[in-house]
Amino acid sequence: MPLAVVTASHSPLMHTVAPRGDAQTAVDSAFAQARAFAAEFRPDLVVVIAPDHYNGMFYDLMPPFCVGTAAEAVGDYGTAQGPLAVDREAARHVVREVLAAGVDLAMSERMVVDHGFAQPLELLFGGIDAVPTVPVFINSVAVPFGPVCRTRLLGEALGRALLALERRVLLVGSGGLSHDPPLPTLDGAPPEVAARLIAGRHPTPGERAGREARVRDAGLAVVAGEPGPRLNPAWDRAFLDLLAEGRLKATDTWTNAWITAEAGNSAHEVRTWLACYAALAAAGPYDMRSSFYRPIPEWIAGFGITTAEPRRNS
Ligand SMILES: O=C(O)CCC(=O)/C=C/C=C(\O)C(=O)O
Ligand SMILES: [Fe+2]
Repeated sequence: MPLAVVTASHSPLMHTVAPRGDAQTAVDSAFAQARAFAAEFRPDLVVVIAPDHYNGMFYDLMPPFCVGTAAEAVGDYGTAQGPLAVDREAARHVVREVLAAGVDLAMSERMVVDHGFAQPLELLFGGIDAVPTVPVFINSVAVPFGPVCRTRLLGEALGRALLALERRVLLVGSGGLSHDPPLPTLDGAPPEVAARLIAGRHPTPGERAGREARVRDAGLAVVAGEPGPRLNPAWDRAFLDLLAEGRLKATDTWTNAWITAEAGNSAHEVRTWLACYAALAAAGPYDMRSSFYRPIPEWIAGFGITTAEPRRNS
């Protein structure tokens, strides 16, 4: 049974900061195209691969990878709060098979997720609990990271595990591309920020509003004419080309320091895209069906959306 892929950037600023020109219309129409692709594929399982931004995963125990056998969204940046419709049996199958393939990953019976998971579920399917889901977390924010090839290998093992299910599985990758929004780092953090990064679960509504306001203000500053964090459209386009051409192994030589220097601290979120495409490649050659890209400084994001499916016999 087939696999298919949709990958999309997410942004906490998408619904609160208006970008210049026709960027919003262009993004809306690219999402409409991705929605139509997903609807036509008719998945009976959606595997969402996404990062977290210190809402569910903290430095008191930060896994590189984690599969949720049950999951709840915190409801940040205007996304819904509540349980995801996790397909528990499929999630447990994925954990067993990926571990058996030699790729270490954690499992959570109470995974907490944020807009990284919720935004694509809402934009593609209309809600966080609208489709049977297996949520897969890839740490893309909390340094240190393992080598990029581990993510590719995770994707390959995931793809093989999903093929064995003999279901119609849509992989959804969330995050990227080049971007560097305001996110605290543990190194050099003042004690109260460090405490939040280590175990900041259950913030008060005021604390959450403060965090969201800080990110929104960064976007509004760009709207007001300040330069904002650097995007790297050339890097983004090269990454999209690499995916389209199936040259996934080329990322094995990428160092984490190089990704950060070229594309920003949060560019590591492209690991979610790499995992999706590596999973799809486990089913054989594939074709990218659509590829949208815009640098959107007001959203502090090189914003991309792609769809892909196995190559059809001609
Ligand atoms: O202040 C915090 O701890 C959280 C800030 C935050 O959630 C930023 C998120 C940014 C993205 O998800 C992004 O641009 O990819
Ligand atoms: Fe993010």
